[in-house]
Amino acid sequence: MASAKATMGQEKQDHFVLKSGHAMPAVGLGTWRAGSDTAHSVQTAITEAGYRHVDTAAEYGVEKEVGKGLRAAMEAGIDRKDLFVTSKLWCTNLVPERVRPALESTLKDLQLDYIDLYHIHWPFRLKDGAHKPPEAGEVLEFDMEGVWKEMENLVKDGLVKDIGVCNYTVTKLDRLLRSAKIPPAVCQMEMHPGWKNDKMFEACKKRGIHVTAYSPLGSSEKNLAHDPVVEKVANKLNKTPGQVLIRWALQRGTSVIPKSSKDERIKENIQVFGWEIPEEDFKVLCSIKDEVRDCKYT
Ligand SMILES: NC(=O)C1=CN([C@@H]2O[C@H](COP(=O)(O)OP(=O)(O)OC[C@H]3O[C@@H](n4cnc5c(N)ncnc54)[C@H](OP(=O)(O)O)[C@@H]3O)[C@@H](O)[C@H]2O)C=CC1
Ligand SMILES: O=C[C@H](O)[C@@H](O)[C@@H](O)[C@H](O)C(=O)O
Repeated sequence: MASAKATMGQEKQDHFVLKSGHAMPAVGLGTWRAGSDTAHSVQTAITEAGYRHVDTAAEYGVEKEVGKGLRAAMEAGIDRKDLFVTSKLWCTNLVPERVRPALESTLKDLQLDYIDLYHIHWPFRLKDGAHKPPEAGEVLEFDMEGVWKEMENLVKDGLVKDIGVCNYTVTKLDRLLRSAKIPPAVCQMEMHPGWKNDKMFEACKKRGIHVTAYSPLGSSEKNLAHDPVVEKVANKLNKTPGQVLIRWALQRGTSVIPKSSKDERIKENIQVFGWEIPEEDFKVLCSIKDEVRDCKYT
């Protein structure tokens, strides 16, 4: 990781340099289910805690709020070129003719004229108005190659700096790589000690694709901040469980996008630089058993 200059008096934030040469700040603010205070959270994260990376998506329904937070941060003196903003193309728009209009709608809501990283959110196309989870006949044929070509055109036209995928499998990634002229710069996937995603992580490393860990705290449903193993390591290091989980992701070599709607936690979650989890404790965290899941979308 390249270390960037200190940000607004905050401790140094590390960066990952993507294949394109663009630098991605190692820790980003997640915004899924961020709620009505999203604009405040984004502004606070950037102007008070030193975040320079925000992760969002059209599907989250908060892009207008994220845009207000970004606007406020830039009006407070943060330069757009120092920000890294990620969004995602939703499943109902996974047809070539909908890619650009979907991105243009995202840019309008974010009040930006480009974003730094645009992901395919999930590798399956949904019918408009599909149920969650989708019912029979609502998962449609996905022209991955045609959609990706349109994503590449967004890069060529300067509307997006890098393109990536989320929730891909090795099989789907290799299908994409067979036709891509611009390979995915980033693969974003669920990653925490209870779901290490080792197979996909190794595959991305072998293919030179950076990995961003989402749900690094186990999300709200499986919050690992209360896991006794995590708590024990946190106590030993005099850090919070949240900081240990985020630092664990960084030490694995991924960027990480913890979400919080609480100002104190937003600040806490980025205080993960300038210290290490010792190897023996890192291994203890890695020994936490992966959940057993039947992965439907492979
Ligand atoms: N590409 C994809 O398909 C997906 C992408 N993502 C992205 O990843 C981001 C993060 O993942 P997400 O699933 O939101 O969950 P996280 O793993 O980031 O956990 C968020 C939950 O943990 C709580 N929390 C936050 N900080 C702390 C802390 N320091 N100690 C204890 N609890 C804490 C939050 O509560 P509170 O807000 O009250 O602090 C919230 O309930 C998302 O917001 C989204 O941007 C997530 C899922 C899928
Ligand atoms: O990005 C976070 C998640 O992927 C989320 O976007 C999806 O789970 C979506 O809300 C759904 O309900 O299918």
